[in-house]
Amino acid sequence: MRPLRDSLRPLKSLTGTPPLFDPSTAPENPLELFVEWFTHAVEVGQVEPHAMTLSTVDADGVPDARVLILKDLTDDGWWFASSSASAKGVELTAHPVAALTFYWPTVGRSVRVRGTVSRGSDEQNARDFSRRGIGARAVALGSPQSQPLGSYDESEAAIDNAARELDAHPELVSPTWTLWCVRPESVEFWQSDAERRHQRLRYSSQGQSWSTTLLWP
Ligand SMILES: Cc1cc2nc3c(=O)[nH]c(=O)nc-3n(C[C@H](O)[C@H](O)[C@H](O)COP(=O)(O)O)c2cc1C
Repeated sequence: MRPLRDSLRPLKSLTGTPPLFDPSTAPENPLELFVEWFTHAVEVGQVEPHAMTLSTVDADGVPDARVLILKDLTDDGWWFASSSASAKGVELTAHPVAALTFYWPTVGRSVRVRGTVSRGSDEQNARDFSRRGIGARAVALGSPQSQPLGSYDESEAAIDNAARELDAHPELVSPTWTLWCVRPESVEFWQSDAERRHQRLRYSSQGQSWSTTLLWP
């Protein structure tokens, strides 16, 4: 295989325009700062600012990661949804801890969240499932996510079948559809700088309050 090095070298990184960030005036609660940064990313047109990497650990302690969509941010933490029977679902059931990583290139900002994970109630999960479009519900109902798939004929048939079931019984809810919430233990805000003097501000949970630390870039 030809090394990728020559194609990689001319590529630029951190080409966005970072806004001013003064950690000394940052709010006491990292959730508030997340909302500020997220809202700003949306305003400047960051594509898919709600896409985030969810990192988990498997039964052998080996990390696993994939991209998911952020579904909500509440006082409890960052919410996402998926199948409890998926690889991530199995990993989270065994080790209810996770990390989330956001990167917003337009503004040269990244946020990292680490914490413990809890599941939504049956009622919350069912409500979230019911709010999905019929296509997304049929896929969730008809597909054992993360299991080996023999062929696309197999998946088409299973999803079509699930769509017919939903047509006949619109109240059907996938028994594996699950909301999870990452309750933060630490949240780090990273802001790029053209001279590579990047800024890092880490919040650490102290129970009811937060302590903050600047970190070397
Ligand atoms: C932008 C983007 C958004 C995604 N959003 C979700 C999501 O909200 N829920 C989900 O289960 N999978 C989502 N996926 C698919 C996951 O990345 C992953 O392939 C899937 O959840 C299976 O992961 P697992 O085998 O580690 O459980 C998304 C993928 C991308 C690229």
